[in-house]
Amino acid sequence: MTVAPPVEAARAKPAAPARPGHRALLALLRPQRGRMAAGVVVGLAGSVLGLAQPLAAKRVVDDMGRGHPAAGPVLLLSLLVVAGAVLAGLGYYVLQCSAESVVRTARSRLAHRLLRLRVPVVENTEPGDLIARLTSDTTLLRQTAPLAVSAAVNGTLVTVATVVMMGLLDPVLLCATLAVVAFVGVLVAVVAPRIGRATRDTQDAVGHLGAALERALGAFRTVKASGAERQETEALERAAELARRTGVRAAAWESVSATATAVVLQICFLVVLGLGGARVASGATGVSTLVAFLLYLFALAPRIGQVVEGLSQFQVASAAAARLSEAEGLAAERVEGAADPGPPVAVAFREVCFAYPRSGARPVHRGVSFEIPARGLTAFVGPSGAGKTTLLSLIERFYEPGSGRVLLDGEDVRHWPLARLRARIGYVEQDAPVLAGTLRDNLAFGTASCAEADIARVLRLTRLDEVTARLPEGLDTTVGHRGCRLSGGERQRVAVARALLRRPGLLLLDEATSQLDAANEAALRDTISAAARDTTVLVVAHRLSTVTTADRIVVMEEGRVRAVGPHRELMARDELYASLARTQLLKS
Ligand SMILES: Nc1ncnc2c1ncn2[C@@H]1O[C@H](COP(=O)(O)OP(=O)(O)OP(=O)(O)O)[C@@H](O)[C@H]1O
Repeated sequence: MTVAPPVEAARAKPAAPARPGHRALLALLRPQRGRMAAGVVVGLAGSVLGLAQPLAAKRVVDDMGRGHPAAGPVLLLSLLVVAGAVLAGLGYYVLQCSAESVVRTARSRLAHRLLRLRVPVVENTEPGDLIARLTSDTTLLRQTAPLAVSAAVNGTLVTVATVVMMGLLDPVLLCATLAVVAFVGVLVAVVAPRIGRATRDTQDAVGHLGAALERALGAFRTVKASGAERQETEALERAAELARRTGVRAAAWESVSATATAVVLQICFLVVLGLGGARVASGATGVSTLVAFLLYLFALAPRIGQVVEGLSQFQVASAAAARLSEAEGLAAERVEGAADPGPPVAVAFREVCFAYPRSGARPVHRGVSFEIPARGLTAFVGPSGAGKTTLLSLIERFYEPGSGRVLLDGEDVRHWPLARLRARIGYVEQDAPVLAGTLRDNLAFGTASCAEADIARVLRLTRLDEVTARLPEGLDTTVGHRGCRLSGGERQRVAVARALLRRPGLLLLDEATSQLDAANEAALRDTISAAARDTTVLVVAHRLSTVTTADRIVVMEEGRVRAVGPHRELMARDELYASLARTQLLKS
């Protein structure tokens, strides 16, 4: 048997430290660098045509001043305007397309990661926040990344080119312009990081908002029955208010930078107009040169604005990229690889000690040991909190023991490839959730292909055939959140049917019959007993009535195995078991 790659340690914090925002953003953009470069180059070509426009305008003014016909220069100017606009639009479109691809890749990578996160990581994270990262952060990335890129490259290059052209026209007037550019540079250096921080806080607050909503919708009936709508609304409002406050902070810094840039450029325009007028009057420069210079200045103002806006957007996109990188760094499992169900599995625990992370190291298991042969029905009973469900989590390797070993077929579960391990197991969890989709989807969930006859067989075994016959579209009826509601007992039977359909070598049932009526419980008990003839079945049970016929019963107390044996034997020799049986009015 091959040794599985080690599962990364359970952490709520990322497994790898998240990259700084700008590095995370560049890493996301890198695969699209070719397309982005094409977009930038096309946009740049449009800008170059834009740069030629003042010169063409100068030519028009000069020709008209000299009384020459200006039709040719006017036509050239018109062509430059139209071609420049078309190329700028095309460049923007190409950049947007590449941004969509960047976001698509980021979303699929994150989705891939999120569904492979380790159970303890998800239990210590707000699902709503993870959802916000996949939806709102990636959307933010799409909205801001192309702007940031085009500003960084196109805006900067065109600004430099414009400045050069202005220097060629009139170096004195250029000095006034450069003072402005320098001031805007200082402004950006001060303000941009603040925009980044405020955006990060806003996105975190949006994550909290998602988490608060997820909490309320996850227990919607309880919220209503407890009259807690107001309390939960307040939690949502607090998160919304936090998002507003941090959003306003980001907006304030963005408007400081935009307003200051606009004002400074206006001042610059007035200075150039005054100084330029004086230079024209003194004969140091010509009117057409001043017109061309002013046209460049007009063109420069939005370029500088674009660079400033782009750098702000770069901060925003970096904040979103940092949150994506953080989520991608969360500890995940490697569950790739095809795996098939196999023969019945023997299970053994050897001196297993375990404490949940974040439970203050309070041990749940304190040296649990038992041996269960392949095939047969084994029940785990004991007081609430004794650690019965946790046994199943350790077998599925949702968690790993602090010490001791969990063995399947004599092999430590840590050495089983996860996909292979879980393919051998059918697991019915306590809450028996139904997924949104048809009943057929729910039954075949996680099973690559299953024949109609197999589905019919498990429906019969779990007595779901009667339920299916009542549903409007039979197996193809939508169940779950937006479809037909199934009762608790029906949900449990669907979960058992799903597990049986996998033909597992090991069937783990956690309180799988707790919500069934007496007739269905007895029927399912027979089904489980029949399954136990061909496979290993472990059942966690509260009601001893459901397990008295088990091949062996493991009695647990305070994280230890207290006794193991069949019902009659335990009645005679284990006080705790006998007292549990007495409280449940069982007869030996
Ligand atoms: N995900 C978790 N994180 C932290 N503590 C947990 C977690 N799940 C269970 N516990 C704690 O571990 C202890 C054992 O829980 P477990 O569910 O294994 O007991 P159990 O015997 O199955 O109880 P019950 O019969 O009530 O279902 C309990 O004190 C419980 O609070």
